Amino acid sequence: MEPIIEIENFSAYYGDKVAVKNVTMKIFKNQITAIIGPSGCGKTTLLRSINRMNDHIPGFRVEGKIYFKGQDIYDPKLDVTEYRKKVGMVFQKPTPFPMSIYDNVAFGPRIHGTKSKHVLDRIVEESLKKAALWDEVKSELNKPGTKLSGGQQQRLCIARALAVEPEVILLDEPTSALDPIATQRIEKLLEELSENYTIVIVTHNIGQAIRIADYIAFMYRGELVEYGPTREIVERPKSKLTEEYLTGKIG
Ligand SMILES: Nc1ncnc2c1ncn2[C@@H]1O[C@H](COP(=O)(O)OP(=O)(O)OP(=O)(O)O)[C@@H](O)[C@H]1O
Repeated sequence: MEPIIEIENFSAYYGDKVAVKNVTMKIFKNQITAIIGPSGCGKTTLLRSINRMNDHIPGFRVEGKIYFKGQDIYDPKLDVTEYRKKVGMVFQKPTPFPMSIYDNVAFGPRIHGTKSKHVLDRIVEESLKKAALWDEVKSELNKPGTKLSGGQQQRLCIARALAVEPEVILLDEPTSALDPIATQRIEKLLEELSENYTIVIVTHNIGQAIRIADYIAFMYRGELVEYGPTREIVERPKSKLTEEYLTGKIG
């Protein structure tokens, strides 16, 4: 299995407070990796660190390394905007921009210099198709993105992330604000997307991790307690803590 992201002895701090402690793990290409664990255990901090998303928080600092395809992503010379084209992010709350469906999806490609209407039309259509939203919105691309249902908005955010042709998509609790049917659609979509993309998802929902993830990383109090193929983690957890978390004894 080919790693696309390698996290090595990585720690993250907010001031004096350590949020992620000495995590080492490889994220494999075209797999779905779920990061699970109780509230406050550092899942979001780890995920956002993979996208340099916490850089602007005063007092935030990191130790150790994260490599994307061998490149140190905390190298001061890294072009963060270019990097985020390759490693996109979808957030917990659907966050369409206050503009049309079309413009939401065309936003990234335009920023990166695509001007041709013809090319943008194609990118918008393809991205919405990949995000399983095209059929629902193709006749109303000028409608504001914010007028869609919650689940549609989240698929729009996924389409927006896909429009810049990323290799990795990071998702932070993408279904926690959605109803069960919308959740199911997103889960199915993520499984389809993992054929062509690497997916890393933070989720509170153990069932969701078991349903869709190829690999599960269980974090507890900032540490990576256990990491491996989903079946192994579920059927033969090595750590008592993992077992207790999966069976609802700690949460
Ligand atoms: N901006 C911040 N400033 C200071 N401390 C923070 C900040 N964000 C998170 N923390 C702290 O870092 C620790 C890890 O938080 P993080 O959000 O990464 O955990 P989590 O596992 O994603 O939690 P949840 O599941 O509740 O979202 C927590 O103790 C939290 O209070």
